[in-house]
Amino acid sequence: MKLHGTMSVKNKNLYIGGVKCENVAKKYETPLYIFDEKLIRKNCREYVNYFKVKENNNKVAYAGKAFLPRYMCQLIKEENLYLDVVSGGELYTAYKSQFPMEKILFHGNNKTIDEIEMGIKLGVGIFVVDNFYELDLIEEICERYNTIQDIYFRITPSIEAHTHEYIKTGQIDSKFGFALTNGDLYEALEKVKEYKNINLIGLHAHIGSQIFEVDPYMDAVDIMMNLIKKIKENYNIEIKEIDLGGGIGVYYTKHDTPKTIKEFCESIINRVEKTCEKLKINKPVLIIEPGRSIVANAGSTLYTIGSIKDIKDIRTYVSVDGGMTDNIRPSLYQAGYECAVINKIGLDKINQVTVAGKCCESGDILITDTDIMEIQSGDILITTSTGAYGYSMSSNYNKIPKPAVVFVKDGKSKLICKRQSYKDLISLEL
Ligand SMILES: Cc1ncc(COP(=O)(O)O)c(C=O)c1O
Ligand SMILES: N[C@@H](CCCC[NH3+])C(=O)O
Repeated sequence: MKLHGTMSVKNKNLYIGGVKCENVAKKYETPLYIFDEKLIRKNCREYVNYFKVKENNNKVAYAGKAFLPRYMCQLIKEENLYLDVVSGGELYTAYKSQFPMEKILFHGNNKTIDEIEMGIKLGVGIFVVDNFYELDLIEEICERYNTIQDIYFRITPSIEAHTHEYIKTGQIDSKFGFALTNGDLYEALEKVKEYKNINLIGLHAHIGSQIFEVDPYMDAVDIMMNLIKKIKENYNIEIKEIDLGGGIGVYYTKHDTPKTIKEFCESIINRVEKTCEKLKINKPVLIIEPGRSIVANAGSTLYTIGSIKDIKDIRTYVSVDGGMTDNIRPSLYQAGYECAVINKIGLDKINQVTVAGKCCESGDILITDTDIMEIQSGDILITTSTGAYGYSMSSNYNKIPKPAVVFVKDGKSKLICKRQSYKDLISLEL
């Protein structure tokens, strides 16, 4: 198991943020999400530094869908990032965390009338407009509130990135954005020229998630830069900002070979500079929206091992007290994870097991066929790199309460989300 961030091992015991995992598990019980605050802040700072936020006024917007308790909003604010929200719920969370509304980018392919109204009333910085329906609604609602809204257009750049089918978004057959190939974007540009309450300042493209290559981003840069030139020439609209979305891949298992944040940022910035020179256009402000690459490796999940079922010559199932309710990614995307027993780190991996969840689904498998040290019921198992799209995609299937979330730093732990109780589970029922 790869050690991320501040993880360290003393006498076979795993520590994160200077805190012994065994003690955290005892104090808060399992299943439990545990986050390395230093690593999250380090990732934020690397983005701010290598994406030239200070020198070039570029912007890094954390994609809240990856993990967005109020504590994260505050952290993101402290680290001077913008925030990408994708629903009224995420916007509300940011608002209740005193996150500056002008630093919000509001995404979504089907924002409801209520969500659009909420965003306009709260004064969000940018609406990333996805379609004609939304464009018309924003104009109408802004007129009612006598205000002007800055927007980007989300475009579908027809780029196929190599990632799981479910998390590709840049290809032409996509529910997101205005297509370039069928003229939709040009029709939207005609509309926006007529509209009095909309100020188009940027273009956005997001090609997918968990992407390791930089080439599709280079293609996206080229497409966007050429569009800036074309839009200026044909519509006399100055596109000042270009948002390249998120999607930067991370390490989950030894099969993953991600680029560093530095490599990614530098490739994008260099390409933009070269393309601008070639096309003789002004350098736009650049935005990126990393989610996974800020929080994935900083989060882990602690589980208690219960039943161990050995089917001779076939498989050993090791069941834990969580599963697809706290980590849907293996069932949804066949995502891989690493694991270990937190007080036996470094011991020889003598068994091959399959780690199963406790849900009433055969597909509730967290890790298939992983090598592991000697285990027994009652051991605490850690799965690493569960920080992105773990808690945020968690559910109450089988009426299983959501785990608590703890942040650790400098030898201290802090509870940031309480564990759900059985009472919470029925609290909305009449
Ligand atoms: C528009 C947009 N921006 C940013 C992200 C964040 O992506 P990731 O978590 O892969 O960095 C996503 C999710 O894929 C997205 O849809
Ligand atoms: N939720 C997905 C990624 C989709 C990101 C949002 N566009 C994952 O866990 O990998």
